[in-house]
Amino acid sequence: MSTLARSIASVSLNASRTDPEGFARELGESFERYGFAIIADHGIPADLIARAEAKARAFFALPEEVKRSYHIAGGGGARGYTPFGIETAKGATAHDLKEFWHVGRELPEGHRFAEVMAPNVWPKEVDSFRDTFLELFAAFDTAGLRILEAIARHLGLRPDFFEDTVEDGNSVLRLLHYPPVSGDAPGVRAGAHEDINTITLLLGAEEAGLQLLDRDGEWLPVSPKEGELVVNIGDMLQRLTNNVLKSTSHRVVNPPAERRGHSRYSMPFFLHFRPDYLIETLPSCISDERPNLYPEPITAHDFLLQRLREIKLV
Ligand SMILES: O=C(O)CCC(=O)C(=O)O
Ligand SMILES: [Fe+2]
Repeated sequence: MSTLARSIASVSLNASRTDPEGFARELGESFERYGFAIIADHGIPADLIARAEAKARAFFALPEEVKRSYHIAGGGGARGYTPFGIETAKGATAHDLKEFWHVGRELPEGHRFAEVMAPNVWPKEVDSFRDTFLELFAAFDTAGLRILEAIARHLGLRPDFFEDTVEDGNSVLRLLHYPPVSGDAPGVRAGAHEDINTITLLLGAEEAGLQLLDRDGEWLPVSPKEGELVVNIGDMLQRLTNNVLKSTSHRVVNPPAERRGHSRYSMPFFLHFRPDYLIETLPSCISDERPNLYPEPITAHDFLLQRLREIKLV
């Protein structure tokens, strides 16, 4: 089959209201086949996305020394700004060609997770940055819960199974900027990796470059249409489901010559379990043919720390 014929069909999140079982089946099939799905009407308003993109562009256009003043040394990139040249895919030698900003969940003072979920920082140079990204964070949270509900149905669990597992979870909204790429740049925009978290919701991947590693070993382009949401399974959900849902390797390759002069901006929302959630293989995902690959349960927070060390963020 040609690469083009094998592109991922997009599914409609509105259908999850009228036909929850049918939607769960379609979404589940896409996740089992690719580890990825593309969602058309995800409920995140187009004008909010446009505002957020404009704020991200404005921030990355600031002078280098201003951006660097929001880099929290030793903070593992969890909040604020991470400069170009730091994050390196697991096992890769060349660093990624990107800079990014992280927004975390706002917690009330004295919250039981405050020790492991750092407070946000906000750039004072960009107007309404905080309001815009807290609004987008909330919209991602809502869409994420609806997607998790469908995943629960697909797995034969109670539709609300994931609600408690992600409540006050350590989710992170990442604003990414991949600057223009020179012809002789070593490395790629983002080296092959798997996401650490539960599921990832990605906006702004219309500028070409995102690819997933298909099960036949071929790299397949992930090409959402304008405004569509890309969703993929992360390692934590892969572990919980004993690899029934696969966390698929993906990367962002450098653009063809005619697009090299352009930046690429994208906004992944890494939806996480709450830090004290114990990831323990679902009994329904264990059978004689599929023995438990992860007999040791681990909390979401310990799992995150293990993985951040591997990508040189802590
Ligand atoms: O920029 C993209 O399209 C994907 C980014 C990504 O995979 C990541 O940051 O984990
Ligand atoms: Fe990723």
